[in-house]
Amino acid sequence: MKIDGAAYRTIWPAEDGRSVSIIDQTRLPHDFAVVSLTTLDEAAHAIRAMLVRGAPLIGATAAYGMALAMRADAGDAALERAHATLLATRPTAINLRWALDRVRAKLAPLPPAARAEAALIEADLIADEDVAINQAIGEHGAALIRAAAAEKGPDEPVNVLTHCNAGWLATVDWGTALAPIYVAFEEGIRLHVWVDETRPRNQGASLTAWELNHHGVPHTVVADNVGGHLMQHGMVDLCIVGTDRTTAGGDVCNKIGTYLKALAAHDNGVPFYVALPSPTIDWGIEDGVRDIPIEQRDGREVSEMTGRTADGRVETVRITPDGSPVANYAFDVTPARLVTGLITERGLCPASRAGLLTLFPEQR
Ligand SMILES: CSC[C@H]1O[C@H](OP(=O)(O)O)[C@H](O)[C@@H]1O
Repeated sequence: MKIDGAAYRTIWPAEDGRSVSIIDQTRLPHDFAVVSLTTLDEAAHAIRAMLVRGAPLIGATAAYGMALAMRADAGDAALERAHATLLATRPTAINLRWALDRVRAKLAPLPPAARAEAALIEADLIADEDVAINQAIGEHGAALIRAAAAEKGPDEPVNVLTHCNAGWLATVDWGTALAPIYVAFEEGIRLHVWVDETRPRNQGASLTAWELNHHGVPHTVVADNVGGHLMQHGMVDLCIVGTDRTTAGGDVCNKIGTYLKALAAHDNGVPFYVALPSPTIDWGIEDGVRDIPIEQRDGREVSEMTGRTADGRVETVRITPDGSPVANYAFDVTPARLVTGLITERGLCPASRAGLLTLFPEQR
């Protein structure tokens, strides 16, 4: 996507393959900083500390992390250690394991001397495929916004609610849930986005709002608990969210709070769509509530807030009493029955195994 006229991806390798550059998303929206990763451990830290985040971008970063690891030591033990180190960074997004398994499968049969270059080639492929997948999701999802626009008056925008950040910052480029919004916006369709702030990491307030601001897309940041009220008052035409892991049965794991938004949408007859790149499908499980590991992160993400002071300093403050314990569940699972449809790179389908298999028959 463009930032002040300059085209960016969220991650890109140096010409010599010795480093990989990322946008440090922990510093947005107040500072735009590019960080260079040169080692396996730096790549692992970037994922664990959420300098990069979002299921597809986590996968791409892990793939490049394997390439950096192989430059240092390409032996069999080092290959396994790199896979294990990166896999341990975050448990929920399936793209992490998908990317690591794919790169390891490519490298294992090769002589160590060939592994660094092969890993870099595979990581580049994963990144380029992600961009193409997301562009296709954008095209397929834009049809939903076009259809909603046809029901509106000439001056009435289509109101889309989204949760967390499933924009280009969550992927290599284009995004998943925001891709249909970008495509529809570029076509000239009048639209407006309700942006859930998405406590506690505020990916909506800090990242989605930043993206939409830079792209000129009309939007309003709201507290997470506002969405149900908006839906009750006919102020949301459809919801589009991302996912970190969707089961073969159509259960959708996404940022904490998504399930509550889906319940409100269901109760108010608001269509609830999930943008789903195929690497985010976990074909090995059906029951998401039972089987998807839900990350629990440091409680300080809940008990503290970081922001910019009036005189421009970025400060962190505590918002809970010192003695209060804190729980920080990072994801929840929306059962397939609450999902209107899945927007994949191959088109839309119902949130079910049968629906997914119509688009991905090779998985039968
Ligand atoms: C397109 S994946 C976006 C997905 O990832 C986010 O989680 P996190 O920021 O913790 O990596 C969130 O669940 C988004 O919907």
